[in-house]
Amino acid sequence: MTALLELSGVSKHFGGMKAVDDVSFTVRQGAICGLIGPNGAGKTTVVNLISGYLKPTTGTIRLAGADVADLRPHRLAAAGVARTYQNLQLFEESTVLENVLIGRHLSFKGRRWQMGRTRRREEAEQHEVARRLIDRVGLTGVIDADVAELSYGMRRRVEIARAMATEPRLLLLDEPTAGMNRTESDEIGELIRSINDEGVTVLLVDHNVRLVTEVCHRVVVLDWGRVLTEAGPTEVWQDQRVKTAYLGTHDRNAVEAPDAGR
Ligand SMILES: Nc1ncnc2c1ncn2[C@@H]1O[C@H](COP(=O)(O)OP(=O)(O)OP(=O)(O)O)[C@@H](O)[C@H]1O
Repeated sequence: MTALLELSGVSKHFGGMKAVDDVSFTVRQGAICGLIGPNGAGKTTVVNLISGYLKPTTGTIRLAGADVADLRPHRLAAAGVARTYQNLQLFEESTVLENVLIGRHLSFKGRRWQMGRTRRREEAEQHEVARRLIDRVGLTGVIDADVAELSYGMRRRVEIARAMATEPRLLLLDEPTAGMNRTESDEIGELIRSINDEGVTVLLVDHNVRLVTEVCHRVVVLDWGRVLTEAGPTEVWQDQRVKTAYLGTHDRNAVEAPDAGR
């Protein structure tokens, strides 16, 4: 197994609060790994740590063997880590195309002083890549619409297209199906699979049991900031500790039963 991402003894404390507490897990190159747990378990904090938005209090984070725990988000993006956000972070008054082109910005870097025809050709190429991605996430019909005009589900797709525009090797998806109906979330599942088929490793945070079970190769469960268990996508729901964590003191909407939402 070749590990693309390795967290080792990672903790994040906010004052006296241990949001993430001695977390270790590995994501295999080419895998889709689920990161699940009840509300407040520490999932988004882990995503923030991996993507450089937070620095660990202790522990190491390795990407393809290199220690990246101290890198800032733009350096991590350049190293191949892209993400979406639980609370959408889009430029609402810009078009879908413009939002995705922002993701292409990294590719422009270092070439921005080119002039004339070369530059125009490069810009045309960037537009073409962005258009293909927008097509891929099913938003061709609204490519020139302002994001503010789009439905919530469509905005989530814009975020995925923008993340993919950076040509990541690791894609972190923070609740990509939040607020979606079953058909929409199934489509996102298909999209995640097709992205993974192209060789992009995925870390998927989601409360949707069906999605996690169907697309993930491996699932890491967090509870109270710690790794509760790690297992295959079907067996994980059979684990009594996982059921207790979800059905106990935390959010009951997340998981009612192993096949909830099917
Ligand atoms: N910046 C912060 N300052 C203080 N506490 C924080 C901060 N960020 C997160 N926390 C706390 O850390 C804990 C873990 O939060 P986190 O958002 O990572 O959980 P989560 O598993 O993503 O939850 P959800 O499923 O509700 O999104 C929570 O108790 C949260 O209140």
